[in-house]
Amino acid sequence: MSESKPAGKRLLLVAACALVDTDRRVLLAQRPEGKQLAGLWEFPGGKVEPGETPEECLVRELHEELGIETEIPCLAPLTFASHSYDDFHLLMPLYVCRRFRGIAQPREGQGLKWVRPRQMRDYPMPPADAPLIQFLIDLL
Ligand SMILES: Nc1nc2c([nH]c(=O)n2[C@H]2C[C@H](O)[C@@H](COP(=O)(O)OP(=O)(O)OP(=O)(O)O)O2)c(=O)[nH]1
Repeated sequence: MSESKPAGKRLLLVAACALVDTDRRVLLAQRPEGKQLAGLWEFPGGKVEPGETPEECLVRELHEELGIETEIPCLAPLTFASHSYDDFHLLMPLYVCRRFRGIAQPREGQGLKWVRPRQMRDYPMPPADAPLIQFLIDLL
């Protein structure tokens, strides 16, 4: 048998976090205008940079995007998204974080909203995120 190379899409690793407050609400951030999927509500997070673990990525992104401070042991894996977009395949682990310091600020001009999991379906989210909502409803 000859070796064949899959002609598929590139795999993009993005780490995402459900920040949970004392009222069991989850923070959603609205993707800014001009970006892909603009206007949709998403979990804070971003692309895992070379040499970085998903957990390190989230500690960095929560600080940069929101001014929230947390530590790796405060990030608990919940589930993941695996979704094909037109030009890449997204693999996105979703962590839950209940222990953090600071008040979330829209440091990148994004909209922010604390939302109860049962209300999350009222906020249009990227297609990759839809299957994740039920995990948060079950958890919280
Ligand atoms: N952070 C986050 N990204 C998500 C979610 N759902 C989803 O499909 N994505 C996608 C959107 C983007 O294609 C990718 C995240 O990339 P990103 O936020 O780091 O980068 P970006 O597209 O804003 O572009 P840039 O910062 O590199 O300019 O993952 C989600 O819930 N949270």
